[in-house]
Amino acid sequence: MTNETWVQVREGLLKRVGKNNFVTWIEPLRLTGLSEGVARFEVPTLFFGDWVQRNFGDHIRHRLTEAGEPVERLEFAVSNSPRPPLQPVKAAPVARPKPQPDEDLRGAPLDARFTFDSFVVGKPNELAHAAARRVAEGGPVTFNPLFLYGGVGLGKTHLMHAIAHELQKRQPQARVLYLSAEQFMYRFVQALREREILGFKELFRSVDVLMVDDVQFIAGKDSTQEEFFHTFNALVDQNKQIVISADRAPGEIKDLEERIKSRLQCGLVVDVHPTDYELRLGILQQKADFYREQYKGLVIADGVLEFLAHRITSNVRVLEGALTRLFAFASLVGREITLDLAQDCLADILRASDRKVTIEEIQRKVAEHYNIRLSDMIGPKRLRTIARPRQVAMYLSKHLTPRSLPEIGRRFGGRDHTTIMHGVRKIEELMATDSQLSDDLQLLRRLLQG
Ligand SMILES: Nc1ncnc2c1ncn2[C@@H]1O[C@H](COP(=O)(O)OP(=O)(O)OP(=O)(O)O)[C@@H](O)[C@H]1O
Repeated sequence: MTNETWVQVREGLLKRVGKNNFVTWIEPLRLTGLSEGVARFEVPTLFFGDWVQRNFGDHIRHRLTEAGEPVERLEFAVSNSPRPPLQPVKAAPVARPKPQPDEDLRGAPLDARFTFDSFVVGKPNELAHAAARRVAEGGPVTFNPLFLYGGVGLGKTHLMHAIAHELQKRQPQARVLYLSAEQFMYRFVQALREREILGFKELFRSVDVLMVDDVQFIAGKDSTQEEFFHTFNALVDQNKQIVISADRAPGEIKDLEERIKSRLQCGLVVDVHPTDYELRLGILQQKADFYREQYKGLVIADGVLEFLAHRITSNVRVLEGALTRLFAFASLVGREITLDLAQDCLADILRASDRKVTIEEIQRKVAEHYNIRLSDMIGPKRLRTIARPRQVAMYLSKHLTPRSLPEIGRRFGGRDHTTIMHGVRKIEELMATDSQLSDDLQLLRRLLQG
């Protein structure tokens, strides 16, 4: 059989078993021989081979046979083993071997760079960082769950990976499972399909620390939410630590069941705030030190990092991307990184960061958020449920756009500038006492400014 045929077979398997299964179970297989109806593979562990045999053996045989290689049996041998290289794994008629802790606990891979050491702490993220550190110490569970939320690219995933790395270091025996909410759903659906739901429940209830990233993903997905709820309760009852992240506060996640929202609020809910100038500069300095090591001899002129920290305010991912591109470009052309070079090389990123929010966008987002019609934003209704969101939109238009009060008035159905001023003041007043309103405003600002 040629390599090409195996590549084709693998493609077929990818469609058949899905991406997650493929990456976890099929990709690591190394076909080492095929003769007399026996296909031989190298696998990382015995358990791995057994698992593939049980769960995907039929598919693999079927695909190979379809590709013109009639196969009756699969044999698996452990790679790098001291035994002869192709010692087969006996097709075990006995009960499934007890999985090794980290074999069945395959969550999402952890990024080795996301550690506490590489996380720059500043005012906007200090609470999140302190809470993450506390969880990573692995002491008695003091708050459950730890719920981290914040806008895109502000370091939530970084902190979760850092917790997992630290726990693995301090307590190698602890069963730590990190995965995205999407993967949770995927594994749940797969377990349903393969009638492995008991195994699924057992696995998720047997961990010491469960970390689920981007939990907003399960909103509106009823049976996944249900299962998540039970898993959550079972772990809390056993006093096992849970860490959750989302792009907004639990109460703000639409289509998430009320009982889950309230459960998520039971522990410590921490907001990872948008970065400020000092934090951005700190992050840039740290990354620049790293790049200086990589690109020896490359000089970066004074003021460049400050310029970037000042101009690129959207999120850390964009900031990092800008610096990476700058160093790569400067090393390619062999020039010092000056302000001019930065402006040329990053023109598109700088332009995007300058993006201005429009009044129309504000009206649309606010109407969506409060579930009112867009037309009511500019209409005459005075009902509180409509007038208040309208004032919120006026307030945001005043603060996020350079428009004058009369201009804003015109966009709000031709209202007088004094009405706009009144609306803006009203919101300013209420914000001091109404924490729900100030949370709403924070969320809306974040959504609008990206
Ligand atoms: N305080 C920080 N110090 C160092 N690096 C940071 C910090 N905050 C974010 N980063 C970096 O920014 C990038 C984006 O962070 P991360 O993936 O954790 O964001 P996120 O909040 O999970 O966003 P998303 O919701 O899009 O997944 C990562 O490369 C991360 O290392």
